[in-house]
Amino acid sequence: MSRPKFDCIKTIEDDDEVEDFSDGSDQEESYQPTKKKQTHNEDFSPEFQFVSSVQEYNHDTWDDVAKFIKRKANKKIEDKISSVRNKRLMKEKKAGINDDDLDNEEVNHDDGVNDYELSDDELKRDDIKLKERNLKRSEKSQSKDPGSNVLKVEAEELESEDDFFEDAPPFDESSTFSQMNLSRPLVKAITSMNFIHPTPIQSAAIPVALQGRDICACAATGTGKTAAYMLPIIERLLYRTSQQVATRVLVLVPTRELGVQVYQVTKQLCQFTTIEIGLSVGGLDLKAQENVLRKNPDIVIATPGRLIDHAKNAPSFTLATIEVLILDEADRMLDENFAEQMKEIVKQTSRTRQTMLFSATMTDQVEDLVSISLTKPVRIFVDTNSQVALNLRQEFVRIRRGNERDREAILAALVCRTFRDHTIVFVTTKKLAHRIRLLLGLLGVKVGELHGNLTQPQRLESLRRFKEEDLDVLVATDVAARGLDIRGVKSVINFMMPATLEHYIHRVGRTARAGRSGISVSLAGEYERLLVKDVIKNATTPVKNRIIPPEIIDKYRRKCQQVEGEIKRILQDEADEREINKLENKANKAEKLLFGEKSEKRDWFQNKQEREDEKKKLRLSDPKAPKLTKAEKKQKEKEELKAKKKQEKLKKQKANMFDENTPEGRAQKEMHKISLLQARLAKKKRKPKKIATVYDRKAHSGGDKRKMSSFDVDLTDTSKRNLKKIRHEANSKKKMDEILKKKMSGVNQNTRNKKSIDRIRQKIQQVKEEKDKRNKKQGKRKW
Ligand SMILES: Nc1ncnc2c1ncn2[C@@H]1O[C@H](COP(=O)(O)OP(=O)(O)OP(=O)(O)O)[C@@H](O)[C@H]1O
Repeated sequence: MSRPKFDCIKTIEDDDEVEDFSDGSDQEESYQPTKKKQTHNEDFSPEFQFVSSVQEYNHDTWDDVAKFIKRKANKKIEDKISSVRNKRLMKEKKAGINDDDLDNEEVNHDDGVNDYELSDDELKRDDIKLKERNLKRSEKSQSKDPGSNVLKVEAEELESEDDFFEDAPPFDESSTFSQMNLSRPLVKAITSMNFIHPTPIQSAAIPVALQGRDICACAATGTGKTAAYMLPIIERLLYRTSQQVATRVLVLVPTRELGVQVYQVTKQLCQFTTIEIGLSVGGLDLKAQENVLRKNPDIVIATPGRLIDHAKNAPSFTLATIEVLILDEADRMLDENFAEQMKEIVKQTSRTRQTMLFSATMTDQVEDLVSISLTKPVRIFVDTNSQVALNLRQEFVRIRRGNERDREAILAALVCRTFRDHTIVFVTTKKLAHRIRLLLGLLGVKVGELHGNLTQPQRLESLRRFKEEDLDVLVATDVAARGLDIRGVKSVINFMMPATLEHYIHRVGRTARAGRSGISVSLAGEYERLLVKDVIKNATTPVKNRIIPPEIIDKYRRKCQQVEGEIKRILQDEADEREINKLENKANKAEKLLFGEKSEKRDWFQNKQEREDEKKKLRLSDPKAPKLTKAEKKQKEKEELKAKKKQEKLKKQKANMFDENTPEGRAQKEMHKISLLQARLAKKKRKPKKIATVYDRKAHSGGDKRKMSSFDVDLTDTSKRNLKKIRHEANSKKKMDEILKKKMSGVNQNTRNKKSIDRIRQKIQQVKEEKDKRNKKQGKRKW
């Protein structure tokens, strides 16, 4: 009798070898094309908490920021994209087009936005291969094992800097917040933010910072550096209360968005205290900021330029009372672009202040740090400068020589098929960011943009909508690369490799934050291979190579070509609008002048010449150049002007070298720009540092020689001579005003101004008519 065949499951013996099925294949699956967008279907969010009051329920940290935003962001461009796209879809429907290329099932939402669904052929899987490290033996022996990523305060290379740095005291990696003896309001805030254990950088930095020591700290992106410096500051403010109302803490950040974010985190950490916080970043309402700063909040979070503006123009706000100075993204804050502004700020703060520097790519070159005048700083390097988060999966898509034209199609294929939501796409230039936004938007992706060509309200609105999952994809320049903490970002795509490894680390650090997993996919052409090699060399987990099937790239190439005309028309329309706005502003300004209205003049710490000089310095001129006489200077200026004109001509020629009408030309132009930046950075590195000129010794040597503002001098100096001087200045100013008024009301001036306004208005009319004509020609399009 034959026995039925059963697949029996046998018991596993202790020494049996068991095949490992948990090799991350689940994760692998989530990085392949899917029909549906992945949505959170957890029944209950582990982060959910009951709130204790209506006030708490209604509290939104964006509300705190709203008071600094004067005008609402306009959503014109979004309307344009959806109008163009909807019209195309309607047209195709009417024509009954059943092309394979257009067979995506469109899903119409209530809000009128079209979403897209993938056709079956687009679900073809990408091929994923392991990228082998190609290390020399010597490099292999140096490469770090993953375990070495665990907290370690670096001892290497310390000998040469012994005099400058001090070793961090030993600390317990498994320490808890309760062992840190933080005050009750802080513990309550930490608990409400779901912080259970301190992260390694917090365990290492908080006890040292509480002692009032200067710190120079480096830890990977997303490991909680903000709380690492904010918690000890707040604790010190609570513990050492001051009798006078004064701003005691200053946090400097390189970008406006990061400023807003640090402000929001600080607000949350201070929610059970009476500590006041101020925000002073560019692009937001000056008057609203002034009103807040006038009250001298305990902590001010600022970008350098706007802070100096307030310090110069808001009479009651001073930096002289700053006791703690923090530089977030310190290596960026200390680079040449901020050098003059930093010098100005440091000079005005208290001499006995505590200074803390934090970044994921921190410099430990003493000469780079001297400008900030640290006093025996403690060096806390939890991770080395070149490490990405441990739970980040890094992938590359190779663009072969001659295939540069496919970059946009590859990006579209990645975003539309696989990385459909919670994705940030990094590009190099503002112009390209806008173009990619249009491209993806016209393909049906819910996409926003973030770069310097937008107004600040627009920038913050994009960020808010992406954070609140109203947008699936955010296309950004490096303005979003540092410090931004957006919960739930699953993937980062580099449309092009950035200029340096540091830039790369910050960009990919927008995902895989606070212990979560994430993926970065970078498109890398032939010229970008060097940087890819560096990334692989520094990686502690395997790096993958993604190969997209050629037929998919073909399909997306056709899709991109299909919307090319629409992109061009939208860009042209925007250019017209910009021209009209520019002319209208000009006309308004001339009108104001005609009626004798003057715009408010604000003081700056540099005069025009000094500003020019700084710009020149940033152009990497030779610091060792000998001093020139007046005649030589004039001659040199003439030559420089000539050279500048020649350079501009060359630049124009070069710009025309790349045909921006083709994807290939556009990619080449972007790469050209990256190579220019790389050359500039390399030159900067080679340039000898001028320590003595950066270090403000005067302000830090005996006796307080800090410059007082003229406002202070006028108020405090009551000598006869000073009073006479003030009276004289007031009288001559009055006279000048009268002469100016007379001139302004002069008939000649009036007619000249009127004529120029008429000319501008005529031009506006002309541009508008041309725009209408073009629109009529293209089928009476109205956005
Ligand atoms: N102790 C903690 N426990 C849990 N989550 C934490 C803890 N500390 C910070 N976080 C969370 O980790 C995330 C990243 O923090 P943060 O933005 O400060 O990182 P970062 O190190 O400054 O990153 P970057 O280098 O990109 O600026 C935030 O969402 C924060 O709320």
